[in-house]
Amino acid sequence: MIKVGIVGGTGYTGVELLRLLAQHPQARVEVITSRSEDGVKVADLYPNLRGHYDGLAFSVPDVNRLGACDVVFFATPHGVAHALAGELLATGTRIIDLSADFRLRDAEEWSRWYGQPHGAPQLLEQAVYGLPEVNREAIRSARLIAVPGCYPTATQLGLIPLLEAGLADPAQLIADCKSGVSGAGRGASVGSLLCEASESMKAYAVAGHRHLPEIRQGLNLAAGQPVGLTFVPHLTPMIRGIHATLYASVKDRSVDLQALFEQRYAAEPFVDVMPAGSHPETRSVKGANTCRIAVHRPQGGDLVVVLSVIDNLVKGASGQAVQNMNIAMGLEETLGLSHPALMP
Ligand SMILES: NC(=O)C1=CN([C@@H]2O[C@H](COP(=O)(O)OP(=O)(O)OC[C@H]3O[C@@H](n4cnc5c(N)ncnc54)[C@H](OP(=O)(O)O)[C@@H]3O)[C@@H](O)[C@H]2O)C=CC1
Ligand SMILES: CC(=O)N[C@@H](CCC(=O)OP(=O)(O)O)C(=O)O
Repeated sequence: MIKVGIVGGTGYTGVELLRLLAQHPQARVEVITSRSEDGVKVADLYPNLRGHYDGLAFSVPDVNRLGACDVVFFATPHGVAHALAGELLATGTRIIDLSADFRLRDAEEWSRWYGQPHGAPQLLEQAVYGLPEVNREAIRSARLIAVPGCYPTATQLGLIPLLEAGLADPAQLIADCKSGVSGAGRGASVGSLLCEASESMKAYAVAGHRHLPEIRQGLNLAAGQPVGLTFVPHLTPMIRGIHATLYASVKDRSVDLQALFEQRYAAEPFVDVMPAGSHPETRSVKGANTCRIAVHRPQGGDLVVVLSVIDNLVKGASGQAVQNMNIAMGLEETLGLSHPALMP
């Protein structure tokens, strides 16, 4: 049985880890931290977990207790993993970080986008970007895994097949993405209030969102050259879900794009290439670790439109984190993750 610790257990991704790990046959949560709910039983704060974590209570982060775990997930704001990762790695614990602390290869670029100095640049060399569909082999032996962000997961999975095949013009890529409100986390903020976020939709961070460098880093690798990307996130009145509408110019009209996507993801347990002409809905992936993708070439022209949907809290965060744990611990990759989506 794998001993698991979770730092940041009261947030949306922390509790989603608890929901997923409750069904995992090879993992047991031993430590779950919260500074604000110290001593409170998990099932008292989250009654949906009653019967699964009896006896487990939140406690303040303690490196000795966390260091006794085989795997520690960080479901915390940026900067927290920077502060604790070095000490934990030294105890032999594997770290799976859901925050952005180790996603960017370049510490200076991280500082520019996150507005604070990088707290652990010396660890970047050993950090592995945890997108299994691209990095599976490196994840197998990784001790520090940076789980991709929600927008970056949906966008990279949608565009990578075109870029790897050298078909899309790398200079002109557009990612028009919509997120549910849970993407902003559980902390109180005016933008997340029911009166503000329901029955309304808006774009934000058009001038530059911190996921832009992360998506660009992944697409540059797929294309083998620097890409030009416009990324516009939107907040939409739903709780969970990312819908990415992706645009790329593909001049070669002889290529069967449906076959290209199907072949690229044929062996991937969590990417579903839908039949030609499909329009995937976010509710079809709600609660599931699945990315559903459809590829279109409207009117047979040069502009290709890829639709990519995920649940931001599952394939966009906690599910992908468990997928990484399975790979890194030598388990079956789908263990504890094969449940279907929760249609409303
Ligand atoms: N929500 C989403 O869809 C996604 C989120 N992420 C990333 O995952 C991480 C967690 O996100 P989310 O669950 O939404 O965040 P929340 O704001 O919902 O929760 C944050 C958690 O971290 C704890 N925490 C806050 N500050 C500290 C600290 N200094 N030291 C230790 N614990 C702390 C909080 O508990 P307490 O204050 O009680 O200690 C809380 O449990 C973030 O980095 C986020 O960007 C990534 C992909 C998608
Ligand atoms: C709707 C919403 O606010 N989404 C968040 C992104 C999700 C997230 O948690 O960011 P990381 O992946 O970098 O950890 C945002 O735009 O800041």
